[in-house]
Amino acid sequence: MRLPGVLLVDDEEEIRRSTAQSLQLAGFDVREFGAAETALDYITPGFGGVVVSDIRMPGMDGMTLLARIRDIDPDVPVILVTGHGDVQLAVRAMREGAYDFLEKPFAGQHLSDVVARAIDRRSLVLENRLLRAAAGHPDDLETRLPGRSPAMIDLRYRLRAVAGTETDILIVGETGVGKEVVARALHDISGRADRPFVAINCAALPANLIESELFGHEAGAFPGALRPRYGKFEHARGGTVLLDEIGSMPLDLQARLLRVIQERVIVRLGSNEPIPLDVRFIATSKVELEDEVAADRFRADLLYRLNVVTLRVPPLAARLEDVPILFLQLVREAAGRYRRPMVDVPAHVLEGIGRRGWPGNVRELRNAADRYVLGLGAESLDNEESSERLADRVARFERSVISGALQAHNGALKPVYETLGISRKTLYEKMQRYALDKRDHG
Ligand SMILES: Nc1ncnc2c1ncn2[C@@H]1O[C@H](COP(=O)(O)OP(=O)(O)OP(=O)(O)O)[C@@H](O)[C@H]1O
Repeated sequence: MRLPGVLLVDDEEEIRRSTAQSLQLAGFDVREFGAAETALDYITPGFGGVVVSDIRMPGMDGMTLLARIRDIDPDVPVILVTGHGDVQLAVRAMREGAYDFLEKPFAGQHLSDVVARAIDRRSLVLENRLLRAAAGHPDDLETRLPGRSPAMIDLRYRLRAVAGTETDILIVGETGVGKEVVARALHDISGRADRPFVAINCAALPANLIESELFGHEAGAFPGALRPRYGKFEHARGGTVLLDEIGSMPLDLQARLLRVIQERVIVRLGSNEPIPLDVRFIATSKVELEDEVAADRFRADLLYRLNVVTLRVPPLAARLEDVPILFLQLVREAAGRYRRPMVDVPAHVLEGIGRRGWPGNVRELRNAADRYVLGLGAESLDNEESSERLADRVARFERSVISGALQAHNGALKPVYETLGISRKTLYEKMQRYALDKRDHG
């Protein structure tokens, strides 16, 4: 097996030959140079190998070579070889950024070990660079929200259109579709990008602390309030507040929030003084808030303030064509996170993945990507049979039944939910989940 390149620089031909041989025996692809100047021609910013060079040479010496290489790409590993007992020089070399140094005479095995480590390190650096490049510019929506399905193209278009405006926004979608990711992307491409993004999980707010958490308090507002404290709203000034799971917010708090949204002022606990609040609100919900209003769990007036612009993030089941590209991106991210090399995902695995239903949406897909990168359960993705799990088959069957019924009734909903024995709401949910549109069946 040929491993990636080692550029070996030494003016003494005999030593160079024998060093090259021992590296070649260890499987490395070695290129020899009698002078540092010529080796330098091979160094480019993305150079994939490592350099082993003697320090003391006529013409350009090893230390100068090191400095020149670092000018081109500071992360190329350079291993310098010093004479016996040349400790001072070795120390200087390390201080100036050499990857390692070897003292003559050295064992071939020792050199191979150092070179192997240096090459691993170089691959990691280059992979991370690729990952960073792939993560793209923060305003590169297509990298952050990948997908070529019409639904995703439309979502990105709408995001760009509303980002520059000041309207509050409601983001609706099933659990795990990436509502928070969309909210952050929206903040990052908005004029508020360099101001804070403060996420508040409305489902997890501790009832007794809610008010001071959100609105802050003055000193002495309640026992234990020794100093005045900013609430989350004030922390977000100039930026964006994400109200995650707004449907779970208690009704009394909804009333206070409505006032904040309408009047753009907050009043800290223990104070009467309104403080102007410049934030944009983005709320998310996995339930249809209209249904919550109908069930008296959500204030209609708050809904009308929030849903001026509603963005819907489609479930994965409605955009299965996006699954392979998303999976590849998640695998890349996972490889970066776990500091693993990027693994290849064979086409048949991608196809299998694209046939599943993914009821847990991107969150479930992300877990699958993590497991894939870690080598856990990759075989379950590999296996044709299990890639058509029962849940997925049921989902496909369900979709075809509903689609057939819509067809039979020319897109009229009432006869469909009545004959199928489900509620209107359930039918709506399933149509959204399976991307069925009654207009396509009329
Ligand atoms: N486009 C994407 N690219 C990469 N990761 C994503 C993407 N969309 C979602 N994710 C990941 O999927 C997981 C779920 O995303 P997120 O928390 O935004 O979903 P959500 O819709 O807000 O879910 P919930 O309603 O359950 O809170 C997160 O780990 C997130 O990082």
